Amino acid sequence: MPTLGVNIDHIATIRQARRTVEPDPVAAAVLAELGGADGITVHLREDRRHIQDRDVRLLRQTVRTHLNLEMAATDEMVAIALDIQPDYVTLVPEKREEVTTEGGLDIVSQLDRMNEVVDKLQSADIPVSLFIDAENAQIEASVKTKAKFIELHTGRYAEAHNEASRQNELKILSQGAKQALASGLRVNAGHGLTYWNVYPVAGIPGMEELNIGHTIVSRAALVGLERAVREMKQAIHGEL
Ligand SMILES: CC(=O)[C@@H](O)[C@H](O)COP(=O)(O)O
Ligand SMILES: NCC(=O)COP(=O)(O)O
Repeated sequence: MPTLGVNIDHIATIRQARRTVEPDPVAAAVLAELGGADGITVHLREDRRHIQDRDVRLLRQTVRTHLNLEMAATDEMVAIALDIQPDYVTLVPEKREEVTTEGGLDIVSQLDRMNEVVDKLQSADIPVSLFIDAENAQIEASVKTKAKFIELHTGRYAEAHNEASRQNELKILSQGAKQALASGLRVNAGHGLTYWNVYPVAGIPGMEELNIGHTIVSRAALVGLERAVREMKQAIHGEL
């Protein structure tokens, strides 16, 4: 079964709603780890709408599992990653006006830039994951970059309106994972996964880590973060 990377961005969203100091994502990471998180994920957006630079710096010192830094492939973010040295970086697409990450990175159309960024980070011993849709061409291009991982965007699966289209999206994810693994990539997945839809994705052969945030923070608001993380581990194992 895949490991669980807990995305704590939306702990910071609550804090930034008032531009205050609570709740602190650093404390949230400790509680997530006590609940069984295998890793902590944060997305340092260019507009700093939730996670702040200070959070990433402190998390680098306090996270006891591993720290996955999601970021756009910009020079500013590359410099921050090289300075902070997260355990791995996930390159994601970003639009200022979006509510959340819409779709995967287009590696095919930006291959030269992706090659450059992956090379810079991996030369500094920071493994790179590329957040992409499960499409043949994107997977083939990801292999060319020599990134160690891809993260399959599960948004379309999560948003499927009926069982037939959900099954179809699951098949696309499974085929993508199979193609990527056969090409030597390691495979993670995430976005929009919930307690109710995670189990089939967790069952995709070779799936290594699931990055899950919004649903865990939502449940945590009601039952506490440690319990919410513990229950997500149970959901991944089909025990909830
Ligand atoms: C790339 C990704 O899927 C995560 O960063 C997730 O979207 C949570 O952050 P946002 O809500 O800011 O998109
Ligand atoms: N990369 C996906 C992620 O980190 C969490 O996304 P979500 O569960 O908040 O939709």
